[in-house]
Amino acid sequence: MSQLTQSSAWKALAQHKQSIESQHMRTWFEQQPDRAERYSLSAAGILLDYSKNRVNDDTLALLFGLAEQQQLEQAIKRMFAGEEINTTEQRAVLHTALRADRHSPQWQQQSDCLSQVQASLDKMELFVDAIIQQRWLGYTGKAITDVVSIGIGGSFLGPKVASEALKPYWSDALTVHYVANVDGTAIADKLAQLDPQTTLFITASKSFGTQETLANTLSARSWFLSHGASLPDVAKHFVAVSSNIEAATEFGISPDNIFPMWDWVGGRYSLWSAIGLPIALQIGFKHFKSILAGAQDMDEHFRTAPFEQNMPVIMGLLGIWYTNFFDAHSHVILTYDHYLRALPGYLQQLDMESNGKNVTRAGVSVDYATGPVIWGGEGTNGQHAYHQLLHQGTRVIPADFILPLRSHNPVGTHHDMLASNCFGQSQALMQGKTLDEAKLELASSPLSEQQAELVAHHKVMPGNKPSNTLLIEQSTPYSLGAIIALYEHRTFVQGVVWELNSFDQWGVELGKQLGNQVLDAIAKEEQGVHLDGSTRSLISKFNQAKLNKN
Ligand SMILES: O=P(O)(O)OC[C@H]1O[C@H](O)[C@H](O)[C@@H](O)[C@@H]1O
Repeated sequence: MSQLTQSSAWKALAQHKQSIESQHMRTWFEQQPDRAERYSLSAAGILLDYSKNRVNDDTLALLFGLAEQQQLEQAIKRMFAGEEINTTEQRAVLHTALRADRHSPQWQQQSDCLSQVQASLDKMELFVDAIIQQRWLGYTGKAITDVVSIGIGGSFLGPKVASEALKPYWSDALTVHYVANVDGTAIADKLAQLDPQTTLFITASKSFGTQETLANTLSARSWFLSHGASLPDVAKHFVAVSSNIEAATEFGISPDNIFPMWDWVGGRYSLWSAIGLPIALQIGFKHFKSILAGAQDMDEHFRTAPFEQNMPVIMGLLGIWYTNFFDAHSHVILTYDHYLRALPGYLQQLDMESNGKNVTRAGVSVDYATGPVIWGGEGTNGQHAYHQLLHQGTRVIPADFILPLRSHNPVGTHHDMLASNCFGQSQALMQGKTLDEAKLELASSPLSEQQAELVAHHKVMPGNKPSNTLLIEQSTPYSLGAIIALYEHRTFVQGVVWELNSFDQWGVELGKQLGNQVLDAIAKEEQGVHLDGSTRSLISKFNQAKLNKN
């Protein structure tokens, strides 16, 4: 048994769970008229209402006790101080430095790092302005109208989600496109829409060794060169963002065209760095800085607020409560904002790559559940699909509802309808429907008494399903920065409690290694004798199909 599950804080929570298990949130709301105010707080422009959770003051006190026992406060300090908390890779974790106020005394110790960040931001700003103001021209003297960002994972999801979320802020001068998948269809489809004279490619890769990104960049360059451009023109159309300057230069990117990144920024925490260049091109540098400002305010909140008023801490601990004491296997993010529709996919990488781990920092196997499956989608669409399972399925699935109070597109009463659906869903999850209520509802129906009795049982909803509601003023660069930083820190909190290293991702490696062996077997048209029977047979079918085509 691990120390964690044997600890007094853990055992106290397990015992407390037994004592509140039979209690219904419905009753709590009836008994506590101020429950919503009591369990709400604001930070960095976000209001969090966490009153529809299966917690009372005792639960929260016990959860804060767990956080204290796991030395969360010290862990937060260590992260902000730039200690090498990514122990398996011996790296600091300083994505917060990318959005820091470098004049703040808090950051004096990191002045070196902040100077590098500032230099990179300056380089980005000059570049973005030159492109948008049409001073940086393509090889035939035409202005750049399209930017293709080639990257995958953390070098893709953040910029893609932010660009999509901030459509109201797009500059008219440019369209930014994204290509991630190695599936040739992705790059072919994209290139078919573009003119090489007016297209700029950004290769975004921290390592500059990622198969998909390098393959797509090579294909883009071949297309560029086969459509009228010559080698010296490449410098006007290909730039890169990487921490591996050597590999990027060797690949053929001119050193002047390389924007730096650092090993103390994890890929999934990197949209604040030059990896965010496509965002800055799409919305302009001023708005890009607002994203950083929103994140900076959330950082300050996380660093300084007491646990009882600390949004990422509370959200992180609520997640622990359900994962470890209610056996919740997943967590759903429901964005009631069309602009934020891709956010769940981004948070999926952030959380699942960070806390999808089964050993502690000390390398000891855990005997408790860690990161849940993160999924979700756009409201109201999901209500007509998977919400059925949220309401009547057998699993506890904690939900986060995210809603902007104001729409960028105030069409008729659409926003009222959107908001009422959002609030109505969390209300339904919380209160459910009793058998008596279902029967009463059916009393005036034309159904026979027997049929009404049967249907009533199907209409019962247990309720007591937990959710948070996050309200933002509007989907702005600032609020997006704050939301993403909130979830980064929520993930951190959980990683600390579970004693994980949330900043490595060794699990991704095996698939890459084996994929390369298979690629070798395909290239040599072999079956790969050293591989297992299933993989050999699949390769053989694939190679056969290639031969048949030839
Ligand atoms: O930026 P890159 O080095 O190309 O890495 C891109 C992505 O690939 C990896 O497989 C990791 O799982 C991700 O965390 C990373 O963001």
